[in-house]
Amino acid sequence: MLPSTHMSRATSRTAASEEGKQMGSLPVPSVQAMVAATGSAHVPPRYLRPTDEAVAAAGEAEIPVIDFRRLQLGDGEESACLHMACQDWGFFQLINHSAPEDVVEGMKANVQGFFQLPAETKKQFAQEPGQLEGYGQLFVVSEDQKLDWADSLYVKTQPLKDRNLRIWPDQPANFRMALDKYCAAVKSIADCLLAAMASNLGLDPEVIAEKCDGGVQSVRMQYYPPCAQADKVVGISPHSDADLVTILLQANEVDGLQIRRNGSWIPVKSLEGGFIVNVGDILQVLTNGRYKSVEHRVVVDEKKQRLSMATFHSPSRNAIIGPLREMVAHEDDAVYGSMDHDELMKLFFANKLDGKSFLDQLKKLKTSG
Ligand SMILES: O=C(O)CCC(=O)C(=O)O
Ligand SMILES: [Fe+2]
Repeated sequence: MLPSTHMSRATSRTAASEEGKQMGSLPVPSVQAMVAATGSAHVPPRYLRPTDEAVAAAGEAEIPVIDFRRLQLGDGEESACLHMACQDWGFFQLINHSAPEDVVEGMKANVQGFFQLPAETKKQFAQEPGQLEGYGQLFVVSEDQKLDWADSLYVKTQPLKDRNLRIWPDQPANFRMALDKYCAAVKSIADCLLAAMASNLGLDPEVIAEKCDGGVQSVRMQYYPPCAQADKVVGISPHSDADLVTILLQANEVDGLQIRRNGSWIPVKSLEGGFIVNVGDILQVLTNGRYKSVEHRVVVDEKKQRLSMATFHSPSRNAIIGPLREMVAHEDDAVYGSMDHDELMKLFFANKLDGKSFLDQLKKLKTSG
């Protein structure tokens, strides 16, 4: 930890709780239930967004594709592609990964099955006031904020002691088993990717691995209902993820993810059997900006529902998050301050999703801390 960039716990706590912001998300109606009741032709004003930004034509630019098997065989060319993907794109698709097909397909079926349950059944797993986990929407911090056209189920999966079985659905019947197997398979992929990234950065793999001993893994399953005015709503607001690496599974065949690149939005065409992987804010901070978390959003379809499942991988709750000593030539080069992971997450969840503004706050904390 670099003394000049270290922000005291007291300072960070003040920052997280300033303006009286609380953990937890305000309760909002289920978009799925709203569409079931009234259709999607009329969009309530709280969901209407200006969405007139440039979108690249399909196929105009594609995120890199990384072959996991080749990486594991120590293929130098594949490692170089991974390094380029993390520095230049912040996103890539992962093919030939090690998650067994039956585990992935089982997870997809259970995500679909969960959101098909009657509204009353899903409510048994609803977020409680002040809590983030459960069925609802995240990042709703004010009554007048615009809302996303989606419902979520957010669940912590690692460390084991953080599992809250009250909101781990036991319906459909195989849900818990499927989630347990899927998360283990995806965690081992995330660990391998982080080791390959560390090696590409000239770091001892232990430098990142030791921050992840007892690391946090959580999943957000998203249901995006169709919308007759699809161009007037946003499925998930532009944001970057506050983790090390996210592994995204598109849980049905409908695309919708877009990433911001060179001033326009690039649609991601998900590859059958692959995962979409992205660098998160914490990896950007640890690498002092060498690897980039990239802003992304989801647009919805006029006729088809979309389902996805993002799995977030982060250091342990008490790890110090700040630029790694090895990534900073001179103390003054550190772009971000340091704070403990728990405080960082409180800060993240106390705000609405707003592009990369969260990382900007970490920069500001450096100058004021
Ligand atoms: O649904 C998607 O494709 C992306 C979801 C996402 O970005 C997230 O959950 O953080
Ligand atoms: Fe995301």
